[in-house]
Amino acid sequence: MPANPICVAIDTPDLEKAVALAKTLKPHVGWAKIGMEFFYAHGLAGYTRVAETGLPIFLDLKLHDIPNTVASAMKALMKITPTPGIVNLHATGGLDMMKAAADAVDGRAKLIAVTILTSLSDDDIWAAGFETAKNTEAHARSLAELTKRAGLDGVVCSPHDLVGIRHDLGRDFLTVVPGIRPADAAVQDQKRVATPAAALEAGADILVIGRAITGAADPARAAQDILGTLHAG
Ligand SMILES: O=c1ccn([C@@H]2O[C@H](COP(=O)(O)O)[C@@H](O)[C@H]2O)c(=O)[nH]1
Repeated sequence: MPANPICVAIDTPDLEKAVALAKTLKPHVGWAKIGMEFFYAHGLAGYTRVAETGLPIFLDLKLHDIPNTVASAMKALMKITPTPGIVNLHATGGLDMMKAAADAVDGRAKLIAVTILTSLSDDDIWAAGFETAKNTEAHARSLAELTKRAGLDGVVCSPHDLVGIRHDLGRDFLTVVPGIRPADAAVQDQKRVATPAAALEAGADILVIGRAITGAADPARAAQDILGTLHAG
């Protein structure tokens, strides 16, 4: 696991921009995250271009389907070279789906589950049919517990959910945390967020940071500035 906890989310449909960002940011971040926006535009060829920069890759495709389909998709992802360091799915796909995926990955990458998206508030999840006796944090804790029971390595969760998840599942359970907003962040479009230092303090292993770095005039400087706030604490 890289010592630098920053995972830069390379969310762009522009192939050359993605490769340039990965090259520029390689000395300043621990991971690059490739998500749907880039992968649906450029597929495996695009993935390979970014991964060949040597940055460890979190391939964030958030699979969610029946166990057989997700397991087959994971088997296909495990044939990609270089192999992604982390792959994921949605915990709401259920215990059997997560177990089937874990069998398919078979330890070749860290497999983690998205609990409750950082863009969602309590009202949002209740409107979507989640049990109203439980808030986002309680649902995230239940889903994290299910994830561990299925044999996965960890979760994607909001910084708001970290303390409870750490309390329930211990220090060895991997927590990958988006919804990270430096104090002066220009973009404020997510609902359950924290600063990089606060998320790390609450127990995050990996901080997923997108536009606060990639949208900056000088992305390398932005990443360095964020790292500075972590070491200062
Ligand atoms: O709950 C989640 C799960 C994934 N994400 C992803 O993280 C990045 C965040 O980008 P920012 O620009 O820092 O908002 C993005 O790729 C999301 O798809 C998330 O934000 N929340």
